[in-house]
Amino acid sequence: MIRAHSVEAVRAAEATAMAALPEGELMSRAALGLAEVAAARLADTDGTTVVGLVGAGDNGGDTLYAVAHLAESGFACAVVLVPTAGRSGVHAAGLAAAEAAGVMVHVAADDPDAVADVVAEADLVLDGIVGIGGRPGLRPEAARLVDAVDDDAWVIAVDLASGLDPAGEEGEDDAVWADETVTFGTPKPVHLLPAGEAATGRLTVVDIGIDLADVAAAVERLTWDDVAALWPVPGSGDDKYSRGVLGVVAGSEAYPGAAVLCTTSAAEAGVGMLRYVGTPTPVGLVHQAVPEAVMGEGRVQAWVVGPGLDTETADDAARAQLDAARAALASDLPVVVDAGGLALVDGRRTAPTVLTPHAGELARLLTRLEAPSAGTDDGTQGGSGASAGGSGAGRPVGGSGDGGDDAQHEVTADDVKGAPLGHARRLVALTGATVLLKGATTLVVTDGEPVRSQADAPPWLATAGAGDVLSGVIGALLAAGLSPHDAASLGALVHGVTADRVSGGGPLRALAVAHGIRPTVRDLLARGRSAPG
Ligand SMILES: NC(=O)C1=CN([C@@H]2O[C@H](COP(=O)(O)OP(=O)(O)OC[C@H]3O[C@@H](n4cnc5c(N)ncnc54)[C@H](O)[C@@H]3O)[C@@H](O)[C@H]2O)[C@@H](O)CC1
Ligand SMILES: [K+]
Repeated sequence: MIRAHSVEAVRAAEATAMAALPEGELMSRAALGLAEVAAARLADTDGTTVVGLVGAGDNGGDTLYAVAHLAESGFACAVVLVPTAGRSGVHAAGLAAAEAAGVMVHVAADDPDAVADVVAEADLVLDGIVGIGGRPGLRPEAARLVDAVDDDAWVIAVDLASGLDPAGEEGEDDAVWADETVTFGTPKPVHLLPAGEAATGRLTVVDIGIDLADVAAAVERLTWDDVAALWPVPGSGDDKYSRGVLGVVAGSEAYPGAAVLCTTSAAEAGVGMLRYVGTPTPVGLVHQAVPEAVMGEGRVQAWVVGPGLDTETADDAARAQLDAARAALASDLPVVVDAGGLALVDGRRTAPTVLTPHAGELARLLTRLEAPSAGTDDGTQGGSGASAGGSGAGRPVGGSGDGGDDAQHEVTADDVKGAPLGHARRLVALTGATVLLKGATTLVVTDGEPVRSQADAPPWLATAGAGDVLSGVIGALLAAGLSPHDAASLGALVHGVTADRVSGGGPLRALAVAHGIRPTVRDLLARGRSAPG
């Protein structure tokens, strides 16, 4: 598991470590680790020239010491001091070390054009403008220097790409776009979250001796090596019922394929038994594609409700299926709610629940559930969780309105894409459910748990039917007794890894992903068996 810690946790761990170490030791370790990575990249690319962009804080200090090391190793090095105060605005001891090592020092404010030319010549750029003390966005003088960087230069962000929100809550277009980020002690949330992941590039962690082993992570990412520990492997005393029966209410006359994709992937994930509830066309298709499935309702340990579900059509068969969907949602059994099923969610959930919206579905859910009139037929207020918790009906993320006049605010998919984590948290507050927000990076958010962030899938997985496959895998894991948080994040991992294997760099179809689940799980389990310890 990769664990990222909050800025506050990092600063506390740093303070503890510093109290036991000579002054400057942590920065010196950070700078040495950074210089080693930079030297290795220069060797790989036959690069010779280095420019460090140096801001006012300790991030600039790390960069000055690292550039000093690189100059001592024989590279042609310069630093550009970004603050308008020039020399007096940066880490004094770091600047002295750089000058002593023969580094050329330029003050950006003295001659912006000449300095931009210096930046443009670099084979490798160290971005030390701001680190964990930074606010999102770049000031104009910094943005100008970043724009001057040559497209072929290797850009290493020191600790994090300047301009990003260290907490990874807000997206920011105006940021350094790094090839690699060298971070210290532990990843930070921004490195793993959608708001910052792309600009982070390759992530390299330098050990500086701060101890966060017992500190709760803010964000976690499951890796291949976590699968064997989490995946439900049957024992000799198990039978099909004890392993978990999954009920699937999915597909319709309009969207029959979703039923096939969802039940296929649940079967491929190794569920003990499958029950399928649908209308005649998908019943016939599921019967053929997944002969293991039993048709009709019966006892189950968990439900999938919603892939391809048609909530509009009112003929007898559709109505009966919709009744089954509502009954599943009203039961106290664990449930994955996807696609059409999301329209049936009307507020706080008490049963273990995974909601799997994409950005547009999350926007629609928030708009509906945060509306003042949101509620169920029995008069329960759908939005009570959020208003009691202070999130405020209809308020934009981070908004400071009083929740009165702005209660009609419509949430859009772009709002969600601009601040995915905050919007996912809003749905968690409203429903008490685990929210899996789909995207290139998939977020799994549960109250009281570290956010899980999975980025295992190739862009080819953005294809119709992929979500139906995902819900089947998560349903199988819920039926086997995993918590919603583990089932959702493990399901996202296996779904993404399978897609990557099946794609092999080329196009994907959802059914092929469903059929790839079984060999992928087998190989991931084998990996766990062969791992040391
Ligand atoms: N905390 C730790 O464990 C360690 C921290 N170290 C380094 O120290 C850094 C944190 O240093 P600081 O707390 O001094 O903070 P930073 O160096 O991240 O930046 C703070 C300074 O930048 C200015 N600033 C903030 N946002 C800006 C923006 N958008 N544009 C331009 N200037 C902006 C602030 O006014 C302040 O002067 C870390 O990121 C890391 O690089 C390392 O030396 C090793 C250990
Ligand atoms: K930086």
